[in-house]
Amino acid sequence: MVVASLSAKKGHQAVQLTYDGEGLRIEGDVTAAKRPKAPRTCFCIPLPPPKVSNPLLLPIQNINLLNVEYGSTNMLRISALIPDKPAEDESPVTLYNLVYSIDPQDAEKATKFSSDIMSQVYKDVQQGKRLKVLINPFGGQGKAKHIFETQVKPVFEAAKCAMDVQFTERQGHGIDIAKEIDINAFDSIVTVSGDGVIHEVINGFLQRPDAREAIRKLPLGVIPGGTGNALSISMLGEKSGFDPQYTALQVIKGKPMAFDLCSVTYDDKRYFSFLSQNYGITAYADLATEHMRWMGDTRTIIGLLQQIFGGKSYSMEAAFDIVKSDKTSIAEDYPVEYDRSDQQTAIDDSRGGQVVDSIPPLSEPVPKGWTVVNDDICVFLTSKVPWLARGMLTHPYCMPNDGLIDLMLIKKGASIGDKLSVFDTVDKGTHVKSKIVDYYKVKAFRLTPVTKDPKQKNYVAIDGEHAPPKPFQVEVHRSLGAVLSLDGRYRSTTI
Ligand SMILES: Nc1ncnc2c1ncn2[C@@H]1O[C@H](COP(=O)(O)OP(=O)(O)OP(=O)(O)O)[C@@H](O)[C@H]1O
Repeated sequence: MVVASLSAKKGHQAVQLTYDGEGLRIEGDVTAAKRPKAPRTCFCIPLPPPKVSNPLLLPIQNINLLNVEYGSTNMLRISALIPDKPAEDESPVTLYNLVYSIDPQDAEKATKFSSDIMSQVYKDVQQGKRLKVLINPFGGQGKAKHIFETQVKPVFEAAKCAMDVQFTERQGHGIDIAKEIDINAFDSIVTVSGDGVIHEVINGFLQRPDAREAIRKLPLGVIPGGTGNALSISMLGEKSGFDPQYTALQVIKGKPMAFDLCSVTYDDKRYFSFLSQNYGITAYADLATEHMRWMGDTRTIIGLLQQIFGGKSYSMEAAFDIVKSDKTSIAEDYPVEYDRSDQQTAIDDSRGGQVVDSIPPLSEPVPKGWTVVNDDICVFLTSKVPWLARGMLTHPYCMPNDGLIDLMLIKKGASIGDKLSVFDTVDKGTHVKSKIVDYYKVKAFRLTPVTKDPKQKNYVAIDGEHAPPKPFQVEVHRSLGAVLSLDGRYRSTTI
């Protein structure tokens, strides 16, 4: 383990820097501590500001260090994203740019000190990535541009990343950009948007003649700039996945993680989905309440309650290639620790060419061995990510590249009380334990929405977007995509 120390100064004040191979401790920089928020008042009497710990007294971990460099002006510059509450899981992070003067006699020592640290900090990650940044100016109700400029750009600059920034100008622009991008000119394509632009980028890549190679060569960097941000939350958790600076750290320090994508066919269309396919009362709650967007998230709750109290159900003819159907064994198989090497191997497989489905086309009969379920259901919801939104841990056993789609199914006939309790417990994922919830892992499926009552409108949503309520089929392609990830898995869900 490397142990190095360096004496520096901030003004006249002596500062001691110590590096132990895993973290950098800075002692003596008393002005670096984050200032507490405005003092509080109580009945007009000002209260003393709350005590704030000095994060520099803790070693700044390698993962949090962005850049350490000694320059010609005898200055040592340190940039780091430091957790505000280091002991807390999913703590927000703050960007610190610290500058210390070094005695010119120690120039050689300072150069070695900084290069030793940098070689550890970027031990197996590329330093100074070349980023193609796509910003949806309308993402997150128009906040994405501001988020990028105030929170993300300074972090990428501190880490010496090269940025080529482009605003998406219309619906579908993300598809065209990904179709045309020079995959050798960048190390990652970063989206500052919701899941909509990510969906477009993935589909643009997969329309290219070199689809497989392109999508792996330019891993996605995901910055939450939308309203939902399901992929970001699923990778980092409900708080960190919504923290632009923490997700920027994931882009800088993340390694490519392979993740599965679903090939979806309906009519003469085919595209790739990385989130969900939805039919039944949850699709209704999302799509039929679009006109109530002004209400925010409340609109979907109102939609759901309408459907539950109205006893609504939907008919389907479906068939599944089921791999696992026992909830207990699915829960037992869910790994507490995840083996990253799996994903590295998958990423190294860089065959080019387009993605060909292995299941027969929709026009042909259901393959032998599939389970046919022609029934009335309340909820049919498949997903490749555990969280579909904050507070919606719908598929807690989802894995990024197990080659399987998780299906949650609630059939007709469940009581109103049981259905309400499912939606009451979905925030923690414990709804899957309810007797009315069936949970499967499938490789592929086919679904035909059946309209029994002409007055009832059937809704189908794929990755949150309307799809015609026509027959469609889905096949998962294992490890097809690549996304930059700090720890190489979806966030562990312990339920
Ligand atoms: N300049 C633009 N004008 C109009 N639409 C755009 C523009 N840029 C992107 N879009 C479209 O906006 C849609 C939604 O984008 P995105 O998911 O990024 O944001 P959001 O709606 O805030 O987030 P969420 O999907 O999480 O609700 C995408 O389908 C994309 O095609």
